[in-house]
Amino acid sequence: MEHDKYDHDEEVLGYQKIDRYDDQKISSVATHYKDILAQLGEDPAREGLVKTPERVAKALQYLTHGYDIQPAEILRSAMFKEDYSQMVVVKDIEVFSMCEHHMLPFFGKAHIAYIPNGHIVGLSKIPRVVDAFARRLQVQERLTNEIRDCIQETLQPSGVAVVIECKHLCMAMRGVQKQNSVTTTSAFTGEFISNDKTRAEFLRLITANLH
Ligand SMILES: Nc1nc2c(ncn2[C@@H]2O[C@H](COP(=O)(O)OP(=O)(O)OP(=O)(O)O)[C@@H](O)[C@H]2O)c(=O)[nH]1
Ligand SMILES: [Zn+2]
Repeated sequence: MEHDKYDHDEEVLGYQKIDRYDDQKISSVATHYKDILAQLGEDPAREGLVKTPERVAKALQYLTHGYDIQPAEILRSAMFKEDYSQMVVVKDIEVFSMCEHHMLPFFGKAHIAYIPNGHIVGLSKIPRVVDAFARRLQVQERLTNEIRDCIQETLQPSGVAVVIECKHLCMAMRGVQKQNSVTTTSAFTGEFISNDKTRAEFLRLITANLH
């Protein structure tokens, strides 16, 4: 039903027609990048750089296209009534985002669980929700909470658990220059807060090597 309307754009942009690729915005952002190249001491007219400002503009538009997606709509498009009330875990979901402080990438994995309360959701929609929030300027803590809140408010399960582990390039290739540090954030609702055993089972499942 709702799916059909969006299929055309889904592959690149997910669930909503967007206007971020409009030529005027691309050329405006590109003009700024041409200036930046010159400020950096480069020659924006040299062969390898001629198309770079436009490439960067397009790349940035892609890397922030999450602003144009309504994550709750993604979940709503594939919610099914089902009498299943055990924990559902989707783990090792790749995350690529950009820190809002330096606009440098942070990347790693998200592990997400929910306990259905009358409805299940199409499995692919969970990584899609992760992408919708990750493809924005973020801090890892907010990314974690936004994913939790979206699933809780939309699907209204008995509990949601989100754990994200990422490396931040702003900490690796500049600044404090720690190459191997990983940041872990977590956010829980419902049974994952009130029931220690449920939370422990989730943590065991995401660390277990089951496959
Ligand atoms: N809490 C949090 N901090 C982040 C995240 N991404 C980057 N940061 C931090 O944001 C902080 C910004 O601090 P500032 O002191 O204003 O920036 P800075 O001078 O570039 O700091 P350094 O990275 O320490 O050189 C840094 O400590 C970063 O490590 C994130 O997702 N969550
Ligand atoms: Zn940063």
